[in-house]
Amino acid sequence: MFARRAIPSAFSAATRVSRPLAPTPRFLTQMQMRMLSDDMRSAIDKAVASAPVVLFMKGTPETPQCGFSRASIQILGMQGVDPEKFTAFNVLEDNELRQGIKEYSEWPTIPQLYVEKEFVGGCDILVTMHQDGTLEKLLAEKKVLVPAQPEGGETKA
Ligand SMILES: N[C@@H](CCC(=O)N[C@@H](CS)C(=O)NCC(=O)O)C(=O)O
Ligand code: FES
Repeated sequence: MFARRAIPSAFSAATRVSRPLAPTPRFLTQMQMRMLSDDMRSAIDKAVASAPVVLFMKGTPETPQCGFSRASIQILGMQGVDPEKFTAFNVLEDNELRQGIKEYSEWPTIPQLYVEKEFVGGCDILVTMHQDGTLEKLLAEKKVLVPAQPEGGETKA
């Protein structure tokens, strides 16, 4: 399992924009109807690029708050993802992120996994990829797994 590490809080108050009260729908322009603000899009761009493996989840890796997020963390742990190459964002701490990431990824649910800034999928996809070997292949190709120990342990001098 992942070692305890700070969960970045990129979505601080500084990244949020205050919005005026929403107008009634018939007066909304196409621009206004877009839910994902430019500020949030660029905050998510940064989050996605903040580590080679990024999971948007409910709760933290140490204390997931939903079974789907827990299962995703367990899969990444079983795969041997290097904690140094992993970061998680807790969407329960920021409702704007929780909604924004869905629009950003065009994926309606949490968790969401990104590898090297590419959206991989949610929990069901991770389970399938874990079972059919494609997740291991992807993570190995991207060099995000803990390096294998040489067989036989340390050699004598
Ligand atoms: N089938 C989904 C399961 C995840 C899911 O259904 N997530 C729900 C419940 S945790 C969700 O994110 N709903 C929207 C929300 O809570 O904002 C997957 O493969 O990831
Ligand atoms: S929080 Fe209820 S299913 Fe995820």
